[in-house]
Amino acid sequence: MLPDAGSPADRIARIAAHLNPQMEEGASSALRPAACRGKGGAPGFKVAILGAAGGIGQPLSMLMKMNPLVSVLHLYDVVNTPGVTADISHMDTSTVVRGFLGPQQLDAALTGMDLVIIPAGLPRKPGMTRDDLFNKNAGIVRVLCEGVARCCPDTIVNLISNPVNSTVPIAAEVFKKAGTYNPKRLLGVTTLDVVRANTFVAEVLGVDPRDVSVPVVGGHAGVTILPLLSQVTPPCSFTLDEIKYLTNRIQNGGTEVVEAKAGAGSATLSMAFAAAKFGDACLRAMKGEAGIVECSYVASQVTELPFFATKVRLGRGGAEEILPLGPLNDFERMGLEMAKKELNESIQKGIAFMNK
Ligand SMILES: NC(=O)C1=CN([C@@H]2O[C@H](COP(=O)(O)OP(=O)(O)OC[C@H]3O[C@@H](n4cnc5c(N)ncnc54)[C@H](O)[C@@H]3O)[C@@H](O)[C@H]2O)C=CC1
Ligand SMILES: O=C([O-])CC(=O)C(=O)O
Repeated sequence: MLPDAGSPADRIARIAAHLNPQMEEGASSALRPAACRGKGGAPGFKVAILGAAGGIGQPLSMLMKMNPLVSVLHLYDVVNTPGVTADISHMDTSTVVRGFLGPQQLDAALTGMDLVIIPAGLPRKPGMTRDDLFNKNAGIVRVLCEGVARCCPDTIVNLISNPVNSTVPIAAEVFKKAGTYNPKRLLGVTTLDVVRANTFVAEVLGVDPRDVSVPVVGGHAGVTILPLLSQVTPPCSFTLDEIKYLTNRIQNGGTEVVEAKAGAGSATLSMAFAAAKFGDACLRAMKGEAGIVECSYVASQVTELPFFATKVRLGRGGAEEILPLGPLNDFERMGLEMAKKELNESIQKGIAFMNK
């Protein structure tokens, strides 16, 4: 229902401000888009993207605007969301898009959200490790997750910001402190490792990457990225040279892009693709679709470490079941030991950040 108090111009301004806070000031046309008769938006999920104006955030926002399961899309960043929101809102899909700018609008961006996707934070430059991003990104993730705990404690969080191996433990500590922690609802996004593994394996096998599925376990940095090439479907075998080449390429896929971009950032387009794929899997599972299994970095008892990426079965409440590693060959067992050592340090660093 349209509010009926005040002049038509007042009504239009109020509705416009509600639909898109950035429209409140500076919108010049007499009839603002939000004053049109339909409320817009089919039934569906409410999704927020935090860091929506960034290299990942922009194409991810576009892809989520194209997802028919998303009825409302909130785009939050500390810069440039009015422009990104205006641009994406012109796409003729049913999703209603609203923009939110700066910390004063964080709570409004988060209230009522079913899924919050977080690609906020600094990307790497050549010569940096993901861990070199810790000092900047730990604080950003902390503040954003405090907002989640305050405004949408039951939401499912897809965390992309690096170093994922540490930011997921940071987010868990934030939620524990706030008394809202549900480990099933906090998912570190490692889908890009799977996307890359499928692509590189398909290249070696000479098949369509869409027909290949490679489990990638462990974490999301260097040796913690552990592709299980013995468990590829459809079943296939590799020579030792192929295994070494593929493992190295998958573990260093991020660095390959960082170096190719030569200072202009890290993977953004393939990451947006991967995040949209993972977000869609979460939404389908939240809607009740059965049998959805994706790799994700989550609270886990598969190893002695408190967080580990494996296949997880997604459901209405997030990561409903953490699936076991399955049989590993000698090469993978060796890789697992190396992965666990580095991963443990990154997890402890994240936890220590929140408890100092
Ligand atoms: N999990 C994964 O597989 C991957 C993770 N990443 C990580 O994703 C993050 C983002 O990468 P890009 O989009 O390329 O970086 P970018 O610099 O292009 O965009 C980051 C965005 O975050 C925003 N931001 C900064 N502080 C914020 C805050 N407090 N609240 C909200 N937004 C804030 C910036 O304004 C910017 O628009 C990086 O940490 C990167 O390392 C990148 C690729 C793959
Ligand atoms: O390598 C980076 O810094 C970004 C990232 O996580 C990836 O592309 O896998």
